[in-house]
Amino acid sequence: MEDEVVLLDFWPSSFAMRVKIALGEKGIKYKCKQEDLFNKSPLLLEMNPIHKKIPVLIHNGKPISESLIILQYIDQVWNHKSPLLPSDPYQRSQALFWADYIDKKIYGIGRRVWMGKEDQEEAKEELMQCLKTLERELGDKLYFGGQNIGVVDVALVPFTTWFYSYETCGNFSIEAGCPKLVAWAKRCKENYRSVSEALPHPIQIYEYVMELKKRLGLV
Ligand SMILES: N[C@@H](CCC(=O)N[C@@H](CSO)C(=O)NCC(=O)O)C(=O)O
Repeated sequence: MEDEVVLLDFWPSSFAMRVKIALGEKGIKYKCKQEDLFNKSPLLLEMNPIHKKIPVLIHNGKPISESLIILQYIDQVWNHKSPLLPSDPYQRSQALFWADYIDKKIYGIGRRVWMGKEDQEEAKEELMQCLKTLERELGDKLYFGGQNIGVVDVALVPFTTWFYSYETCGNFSIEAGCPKLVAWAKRCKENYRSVSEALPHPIQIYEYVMELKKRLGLV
């Protein structure tokens, strides 16, 4: 019996984009169901009753939540190609450290940048510090995973579709401070169809952000 794979999605979500990249790398066919986060479906509430968040991967009726956990699940279940995590335990621990660092930092700080409240300047500073730390970790490697993309690349590259929104809302340039990181993002998109197909255009994200700011009464 063929696997039934469903992704509960919200197209601007960097967390959901991670799962799309992983499924693309593994060549897995799946159905995408868009969620309205202001009016969550009974399926989402049933499949992720604890966090009630997307993404949720539903594999043959069984739900997996939390994007980094979903990535590890995908890597283990479809282990025939394109490994995302190193098999060496220490290398794996280091990759998961950086994926966790990205989770702890980028989304929350980036939100403070595009919302443009009184802490925006501080948030811009923090964002640049985090991106510079990641740029140092990348060093002279092609990808965080070395010669090919790995879990850290998959965890971070979706957020680069939000860079234009951060820069425009915050009136600053990420490329000026992190040229190597911007070049890495371009490399990921140019060399991996799984990445270019999973990431919306930055202008689409910006239009969504402006709609959301209106809805939140921020403009
Ligand atoms: N740690 C989780 C975060 C998912 C998340 O925040 N999902 C958001 C959409 S993306 O901004 C979400 O579902 N929000 C709905 C809500 O907060 O009610 C993961 O990695 O999967």
